[in-house]
Amino acid sequence: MPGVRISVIGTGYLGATHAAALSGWGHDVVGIDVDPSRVTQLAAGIAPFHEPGFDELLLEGVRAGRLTFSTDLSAAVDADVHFLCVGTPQSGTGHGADLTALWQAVDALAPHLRRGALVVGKSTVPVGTAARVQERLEDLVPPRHGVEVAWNPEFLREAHAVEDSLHPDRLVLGVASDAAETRLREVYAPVLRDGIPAVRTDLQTAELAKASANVMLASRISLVNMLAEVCEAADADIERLTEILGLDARIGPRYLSPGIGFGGGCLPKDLRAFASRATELGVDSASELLGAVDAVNTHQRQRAVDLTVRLLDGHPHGRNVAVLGAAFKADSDDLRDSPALAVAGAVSQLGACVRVFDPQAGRHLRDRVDLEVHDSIESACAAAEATLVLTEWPQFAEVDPVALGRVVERRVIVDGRLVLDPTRWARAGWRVHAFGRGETTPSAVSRKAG
Ligand SMILES: NC(=O)c1ccc[n+]([C@@H]2O[C@H](COP(=O)([O-])OP(=O)(O)OC[C@H]3O[C@@H](n4cnc5c(N)ncnc54)[C@H](O)[C@@H]3O)[C@@H](O)[C@H]2O)c1
Ligand SMILES: O=c1ccn([C@@H]2O[C@H](COP(=O)(O)OP(=O)(O)O[C@H]3O[C@H](CO)[C@@H](O)[C@H](O)[C@H]3O)[C@@H](O)[C@H]2O)c(=O)[nH]1
Repeated sequence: MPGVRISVIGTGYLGATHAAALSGWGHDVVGIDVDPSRVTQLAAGIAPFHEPGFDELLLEGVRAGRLTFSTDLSAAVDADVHFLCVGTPQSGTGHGADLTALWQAVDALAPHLRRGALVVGKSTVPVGTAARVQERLEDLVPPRHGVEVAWNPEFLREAHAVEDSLHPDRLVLGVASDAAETRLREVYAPVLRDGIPAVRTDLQTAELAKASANVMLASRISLVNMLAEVCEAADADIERLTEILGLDARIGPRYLSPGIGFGGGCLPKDLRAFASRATELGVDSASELLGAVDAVNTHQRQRAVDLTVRLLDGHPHGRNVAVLGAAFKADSDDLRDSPALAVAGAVSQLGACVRVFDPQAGRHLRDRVDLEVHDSIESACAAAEATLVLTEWPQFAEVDPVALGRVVERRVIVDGRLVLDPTRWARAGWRVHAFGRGETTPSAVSRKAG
């Protein structure tokens, strides 16, 4: 079967990955973005961000001539399916989503839509947006063109974007007609052949399916962080507790890691946008519940800052603090709403000299005047009086605590992501403060061993 001609509008983390996956399935894809440097990079087959497996997939599509990029929407004129993948950040004035980029993309696309084109929303939007996009296109495009809107939200996780795009858990086909469903099934034929469930629904349920998943994920993390705090207060063991909880088939073991909380370009803003939209719809319970989820999440960042200050005997000013990890999660260079970066910035605000190392995100921090960016763990930790592990990069777990102990001024470490083995570090003379585990000291470990 010949591939479908597709345009992908917005080539950020979502759009670029989606475009590359579509071309890998044999479709002819043009990626459109308003950012010329991004387009130049992608067209040259160079990944603009760190995402495992993306470089190869991009290069393969570009070399095969199935994947092109442009800043000019007229390049989308031959496409039968258009995916809207532009950003929908939190509005600067409130908690709702800022849909400016979406409306700009819709308005710019309208003159290039051919007869029977399908416009498919993939961005995360407040419920009701798809219907507004359909209305807007009916105003801009002659009715005889029969342009239709569908919503097909994306559930990929950064750091697993390629894997999640190629092998999703499920597809959500929010459509208003059989023709739109058939077209989407054609686009996703390779995935559907693998037996991935595809749920057909209306536009508004499709929009909500995405926002609701993120709301549930965010709530789960705040719940587990609340439990971690109770564990610390009660001298209980959060890791055994989550292991036990995870064995309940209704709860499951995944997505139960405590720490300094969730961040990134999705969960925090989607949680707030959902609550804001629910309030508009007259559902007040959403903002009550999700406001608490948000507050518990922010509280984790503050807890990390307070703990650091306490470990510096209440005097952070002029003290050296090493921060390991800046990205919002491991295997990503994304700094959007990163808990690690927020903690680093707040500790620096208190007058500490904060030295950051991140394996991928460090290069995006060079213009931060409040942070010293280092190229290695050892250099960031030189003469540190407190070391904070704030992103769950696996290499942090591999660090030799004996060797690092020779570099720092004081062997005091905060494990904000539960990646370190506290006994190993305490044996090497470190005081380890882990979220949910409390403090492990060298003397406690030697008492236990004795
Ligand atoms: N990042 C993820 O993991 C992920 C996963 C699922 C869903 N989403 C959702 O996907 C959407 C995009 O997220 P992202 O992380 O890729 O954002 P991003 O900021 O990385 O990318 C957005 C891109 O859109 C471009 N853009 C803005 N206005 C445009 C216009 N008028 N025409 C063409 N391009 C335009 C920007 O230049 C940018 O490259 C959001 O709604 C997000 O919530 C993101
Ligand atoms: O048990 C956990 C799991 C995650 N996190 C944190 O939560 C944040 C988000 O992590 P994750 O969900 O893995 O990454 P995202 O790439 O933000 O993916 C979320 O947001 C995307 C954009 O909407 C969705 O597509 C995904 O399904 C959804 O998981 C990160 O700061 C993680 O460190 C925890 O603290 N504990």
